[in-house]
Amino acid sequence: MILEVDNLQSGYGRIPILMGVTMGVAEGEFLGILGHNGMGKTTLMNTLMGHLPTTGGSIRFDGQDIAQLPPHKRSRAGLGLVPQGRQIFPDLSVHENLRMGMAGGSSEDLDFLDEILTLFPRLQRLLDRRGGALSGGEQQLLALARCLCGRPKMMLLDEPTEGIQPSILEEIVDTLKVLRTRGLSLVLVEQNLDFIAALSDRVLTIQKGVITGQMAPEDLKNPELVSEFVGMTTA
Ligand SMILES: Nc1ncnc2c1ncn2[C@@H]1O[C@H](COP(=O)(O)OP(=O)(O)OP(=O)(O)O)[C@@H](O)[C@H]1O
Repeated sequence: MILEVDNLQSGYGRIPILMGVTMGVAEGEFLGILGHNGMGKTTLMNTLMGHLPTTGGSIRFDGQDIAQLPPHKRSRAGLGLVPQGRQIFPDLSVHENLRMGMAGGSSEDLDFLDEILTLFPRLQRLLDRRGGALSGGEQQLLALARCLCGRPKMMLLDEPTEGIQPSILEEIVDTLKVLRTRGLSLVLVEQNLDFIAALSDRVLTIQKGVITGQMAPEDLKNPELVSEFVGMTTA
């Protein structure tokens, strides 16, 4: 297991949101977590990355206890977050946004950036464009590429489909599938059933800050099963 989360708790001030999340991710696995709005998906991602403090339980990543480490140390350990809403720098160019994701500006780093860009032909054509002038889908591709600049072993991907056209969604699915063949591990939180089914090896469901079940991706076609675990019938 590259990630082992045991009885994880966190929240905002005194408001508890994660009520004891337990889950594991194998090296190279793509794990999907399906849940409705407000069920704790973003809270889980931000707690795993260290943007929210862990108030109980443990997080082991790549053999190390990271639950009390600050975000930059988790990032150095190989964890990368692509946040909900993308958080692109709107006034910086695509190229500058990508440089912000790199540890430094050495020639080795720039070669690595070129290597990453081979996976994102659409971004190659937009390198000089302002981040804020990109479409939602293009911004999502940029956020993925920027995360990869930090050389993560595992990517945490928070609701990438939000506000994105279907044509770019397919491109994102294809890009992530290539990354899987290169050994990346992924935790994807989503409410889009098709997207999560297309990418996940295994799907957990989350309701009110607890994991309520586990489903195979093909089970997501069964509305009754989805409704039972997630409390919703449509994406
Ligand atoms: N900064 C905050 N302060 C207080 N409560 C918050 C804060 N952010 C989120 N919450 C609450 O925490 C709960 C979980 O929110 P979270 O954003 O993790 O859900 P989510 O599953 O990611 O849903 P969404 O898709 O709407 O982001 C919700 O009840 C939400 O209102």
